[in-house]
Amino acid sequence: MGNRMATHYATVTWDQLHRDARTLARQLMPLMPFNGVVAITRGGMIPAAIIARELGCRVMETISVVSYEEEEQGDPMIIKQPDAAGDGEGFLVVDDLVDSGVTARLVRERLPKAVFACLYAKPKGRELTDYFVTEVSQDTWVLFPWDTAPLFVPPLVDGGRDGDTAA
Ligand SMILES: O=P(O)(O)OC[C@H]1O[C@H](OP(=O)(O)OP(=O)(O)O)[C@H](O)[C@@H]1O
Ligand SMILES: Nc1nc2[nH]cnc2c(=O)[nH]1
Ligand SMILES: [Mg+2]
Repeated sequence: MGNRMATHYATVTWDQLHRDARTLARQLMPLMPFNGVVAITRGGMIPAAIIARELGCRVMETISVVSYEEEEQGDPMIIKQPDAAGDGEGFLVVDDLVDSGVTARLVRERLPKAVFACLYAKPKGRELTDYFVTEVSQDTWVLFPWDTAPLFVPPLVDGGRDGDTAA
């Protein structure tokens, strides 16, 4: 998203993530078989593992792209190449979400023949993914289960606020 424009937070639980990954796997079934799954680290790794399990796919590769520090976006850089995936032919690339599309664009340049799928898509990046499950607004920051922990929240009457609203 670039520059701290998130005005909402959407918290995704482990259960929801698992359901969404299975929904995505179901969408991908007609494209079977895949030679392998490429996870975009780190956020794509857990969705990719769930999808690979559903599709019976045991070959997994990774591509590591670095572009965000906290919620700030810089220039994207591939710091680990997906050597086993060649030009992507027969491979499925999985990420947790597309936001600006910067990561997806770079990965697609590197793996032009791969199918690209992610769980969530924001409008700016939506065109860069072949498959996704749920669209979220551009001003929403998705909080994944590995980024969060259950915490006490004061009741609204005592000045508490729901967890989906930015301070
Ligand atoms: O469409 P974009 O604007 O490029 O944003 C989407 C990317 O940002 C996040 O990864 P991040 O770079 O934060 O690294 P991580 O997966 O290691 O957490 C997310 O997992 C996507 O890969
Ligand atoms: N966790 C998380 N990482 C991101 N990277 C780019 N957009 C997002 C987002 O909404 N949530
Ligand atoms: Mg990522």
